[in-house]
Amino acid sequence: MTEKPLIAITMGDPCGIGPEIIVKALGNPLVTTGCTPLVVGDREAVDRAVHVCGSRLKLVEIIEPEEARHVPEGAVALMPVSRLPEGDMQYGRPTLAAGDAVHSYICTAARLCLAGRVAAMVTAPINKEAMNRAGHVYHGHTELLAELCGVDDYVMMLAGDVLRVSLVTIHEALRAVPGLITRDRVLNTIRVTADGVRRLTGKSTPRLAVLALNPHCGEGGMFGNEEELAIAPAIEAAQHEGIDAQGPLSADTLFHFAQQGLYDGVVAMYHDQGLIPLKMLHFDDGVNVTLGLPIIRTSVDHGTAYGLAGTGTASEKSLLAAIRMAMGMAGV
Ligand SMILES: NC(=O)c1ccc[n+]([C@@H]2O[C@H](COP(=O)([O-])OP(=O)(O)OC[C@H]3O[C@@H](n4cnc5c(N)ncnc54)[C@H](O)[C@@H]3O)[C@@H](O)[C@H]2O)c1
Ligand SMILES: N[C@H](C(=O)O)[C@H](O)COP(=O)(O)O
Repeated sequence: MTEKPLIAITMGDPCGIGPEIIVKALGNPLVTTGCTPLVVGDREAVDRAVHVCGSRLKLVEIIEPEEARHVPEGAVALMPVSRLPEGDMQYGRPTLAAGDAVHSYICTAARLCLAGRVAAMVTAPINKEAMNRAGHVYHGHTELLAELCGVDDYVMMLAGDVLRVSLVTIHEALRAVPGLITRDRVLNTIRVTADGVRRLTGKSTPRLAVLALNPHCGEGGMFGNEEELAIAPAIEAAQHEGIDAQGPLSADTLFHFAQQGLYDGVVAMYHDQGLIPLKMLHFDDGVNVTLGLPIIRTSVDHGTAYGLAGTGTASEKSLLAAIRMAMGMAGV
């Protein structure tokens, strides 16, 4: 019998809902029948979440990831990467030490993936500001993981079973976006998206919609010319490479058609253009997947939800979907 894949789950911000959604998700037998999970985080934070959620989850501390395969039936392995005092784990109040710890969970899991010691990593939400204040200057997991993996051509995609949306620009001030819409950046996003969607759907030539940046595709230059200068030339180049990319298409109407299943993926120009429709449809089951990495990384589609931290009420559904996608990508 083949062994179940080892999947590292990073705990995310100890002051947010990460530990609680992990505890709830790991109580679901679908997870433990499909993989051997391994939580990378802080024992005290997860113990507190077990209590808050009224869970009966048993944790076993391990040092080497392979030990996760040998924890007793019904228990889950935890690799303690930090031991934060209570003062650094207050709900909604991340400290520098918490921001630093979060960075170490991500780096530990990524290195285990790169060394082939775990099959995939799934990440719980972090507070990007807290990680940055602690001196780890990254816009989010995505950029940190790209650097750890030595990759330049990476793409953030959020995916549900109806819509899959990837982003040409990710966490950028809206005023900076137009300057970042270049032919090369759009072409690269289309290429990486086509590969990623191929892998996720099994379709050899997935159909991609590429959005315009400006209202009504710029209206012949009246409302902007990024379509003419960058987006259309990138689509043309992608088509020459055999990629089925259509566009530029007006973002205001495209999602109406995309949600009917006309496209396997949508390439959006900026964060909220793509993620508002995605989260409207898929907040519960959406997964954030980083395409273009040599490792498998999936994540929840939501943040630290400080208002819910400590209540045990946050939904674990997106985390379950992220674990399921990681298992699928790892071949389960
Ligand atoms: N993957 C990640 O690490 C990730 C993703 C998104 C946001 N963030 C970070 O999270 C922080 C807060 O961001 P935000 O307020 O924009 O988004 P958020 O997702 O934390 O919260 C938005 C709304 O959704 C609700 N919500 C979020 N997760 C939920 C869940 N599992 N169950 C039920 N309701 C849930 C919250 O209560 C809130 O009303 C920021 O620092 C942001 O950078 C991290
Ligand atoms: N843009 C993502 C979302 O809205 O869910 C997110 O903030 C996560 O980013 P990283 O995966 O890079 O941390």
